[in-house]
Amino acid sequence: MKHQPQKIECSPIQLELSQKFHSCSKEMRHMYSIIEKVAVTEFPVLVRGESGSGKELVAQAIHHYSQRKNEVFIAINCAALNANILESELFGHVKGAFTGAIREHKGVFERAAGGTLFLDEIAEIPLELQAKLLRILETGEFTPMGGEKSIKSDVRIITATHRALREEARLGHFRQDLLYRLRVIPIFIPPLRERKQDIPLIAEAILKEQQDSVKTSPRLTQQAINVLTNYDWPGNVRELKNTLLYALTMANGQSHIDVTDLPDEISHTQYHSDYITSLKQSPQRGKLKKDTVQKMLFKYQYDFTLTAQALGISRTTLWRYRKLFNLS
Ligand SMILES: Nc1ncnc2c1ncn2[C@@H]1O[C@H](COP(=O)(O)OP(=O)(O)OP(=O)(O)O)[C@@H](O)[C@H]1O
Repeated sequence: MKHQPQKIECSPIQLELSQKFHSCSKEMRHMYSIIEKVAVTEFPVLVRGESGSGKELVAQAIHHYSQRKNEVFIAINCAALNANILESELFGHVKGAFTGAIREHKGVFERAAGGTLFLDEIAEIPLELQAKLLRILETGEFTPMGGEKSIKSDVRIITATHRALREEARLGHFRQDLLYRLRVIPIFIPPLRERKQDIPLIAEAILKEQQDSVKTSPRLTQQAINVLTNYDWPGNVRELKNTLLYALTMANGQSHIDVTDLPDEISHTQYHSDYITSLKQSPQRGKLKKDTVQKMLFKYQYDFTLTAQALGISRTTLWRYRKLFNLS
């Protein structure tokens, strides 16, 4: 089934953003208008959204539409590095700053000069580094580890977190003064489960992206789309992407991706159980196709009890299907 984006009134930049994020939903359109307005300013932006919801894509989009677009964009995940390494990565160090600092190292605040610095998972930054970050925001200067001279910083800072930073500040985990400096322009990305209408378009776009590497471009069946739309996606678009890569592999060059190609935890959703119930209630409507029975047998490694359960039929009926389709 082809999903056409709805026609909406928006600026050329917002239209481009809707193509980048594969969404024209109301929630996302609001976000595009903020991105467009904030891109031309130098104000610090704080992006909030669950893991995998597209925070880095938002930061890249802001950079892309800013006057810094021809300069560097550097992304750092503050949760991935321990305090010492993070400090050196952010602010750099001079030779001999600590044991093992055998040569000078430039931090991202220096390397990103003229461009944009995206600090992901900012809530995870230790309190002592928060003080250094605050200094940059207040004075536009920083000092590398072990150094004496201040360096002028010319970076645009975009930060992101999946946490409620106000709550972190209330609990004393995050400096209140830094919070206000960073969230001059807050941007919220709604989780995928709150914009389920976006799922078919995003899924189609992800499959298209893979076209070259898998040399086929299978379409999702309506049933597979219904299952994807019914699932809540705690890992957001990243989880959807991984699910589709799994499904592409399972579909193994076929022209369609069906429910049976999806991972169990996704396919065993309410929709699937509704589908099974409808099969049970109306057996003639629920005539199974050879392909479906074959895939389920393969999926459950020829465990007939599990396969029959998953298909919502008895073991005897499964046996009849195997005979009918010649599936040994
Ligand atoms: N609207 C979208 N359309 C297509 N792909 C998307 C969309 N949003 C996110 N993605 C893809 O999903 C993956 C996760 O996105 P991204 O890294 O921007 O999320 P994040 O919120 O920064 O995640 P984390 O907080 O875990 O770092 C990336 O591969 C990205 O390209």
